[in-house]
Amino acid sequence: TTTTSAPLNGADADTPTATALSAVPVRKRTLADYRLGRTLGEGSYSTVVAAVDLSNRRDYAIKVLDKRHIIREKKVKYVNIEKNTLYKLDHPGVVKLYSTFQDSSSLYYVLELCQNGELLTYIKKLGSFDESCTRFYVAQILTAVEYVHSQGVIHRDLKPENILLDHRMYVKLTDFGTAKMLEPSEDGTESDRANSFVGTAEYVSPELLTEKAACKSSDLWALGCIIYQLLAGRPPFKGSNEYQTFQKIVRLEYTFPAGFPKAAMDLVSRLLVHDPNERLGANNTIDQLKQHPFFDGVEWSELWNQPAPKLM
Ligand SMILES: O=C(O)[C@@H]1CCC(=O)N(CCc2ccc(Cl)cc2)[C@H]1c1ccccc1Cl
Repeated sequence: TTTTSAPLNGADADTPTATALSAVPVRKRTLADYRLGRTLGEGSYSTVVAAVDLSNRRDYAIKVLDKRHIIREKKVKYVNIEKNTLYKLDHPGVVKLYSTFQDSSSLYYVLELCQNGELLTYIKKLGSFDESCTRFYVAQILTAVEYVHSQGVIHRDLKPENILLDHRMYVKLTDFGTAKMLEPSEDGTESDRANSFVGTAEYVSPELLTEKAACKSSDLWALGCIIYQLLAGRPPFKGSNEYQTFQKIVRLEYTFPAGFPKAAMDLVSRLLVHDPNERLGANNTIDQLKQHPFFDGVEWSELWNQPAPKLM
């Protein structure tokens, strides 16, 4: 017979002992745990307020959703998508979700505070970015999108309003309420589609308008629009109304302003391509996108350690 020396305290080798399990229990937060400050932003379904956690005196952004409004607008499933997606993502370029709680009227998401607000504010303030600032911000957005895609998530509504800036002026992607978690089976080439939701008119990809379905490459189309907007000061497709904008998109009706840098022009024209599979970086080849001459000089490994360039 074989004898095994059973450990004395009954726990076998890989069961943690009692001490390892006695971490301090994390109490569910409530609104009483915070001192609420100024309103940071108002969305169609949410309000974001600055807040200080009274127990650790740290700053947060609390996103508040009104339950009645969510139910009336049939957005309940987006509530869970935002929570599950944000909890799953962990990257310096993605806003962190610390906790969620609720009361009778509202849902609360305790998020990382991005002190410097939206990228859009800076585009409006400066008119446009110079090439080196554009290169830094596009590189940070691209590595954040690359990470999000690596987790099987499509953002689906990338735009300068959803790209926040933290105290170091680093990029933080936010607003994952309309993100799509691809089922593991779906995570193949761009032929795998997530359906129904349509993003913001100026950044919506053609496949979303024609086939009602987004793929990872849809986020690359939006990136192309963002690169264009940073350098030109306006998005490439802008009609006098949503329908006009959609027409320009499906007809690929856009031109570059005089003085638009050559390498950026080449990159944008390789992203604003009808066929999602033909976009530079499609089908999990973002590495090829990173090698485009526009990014010459970017130290990808130092991108999240070096100081952000002075916006001017
Ligand atoms: O998953 C969670 O953290 C809880 C689980 C229990 C729970 O009831 N909720 C809220 C569910 C919900 C979603 C939408 C509306 Cl309109 C009302 C309640 C979840 C919730 C609470 C706060 C914020 C978001 C969510 Cl999904």
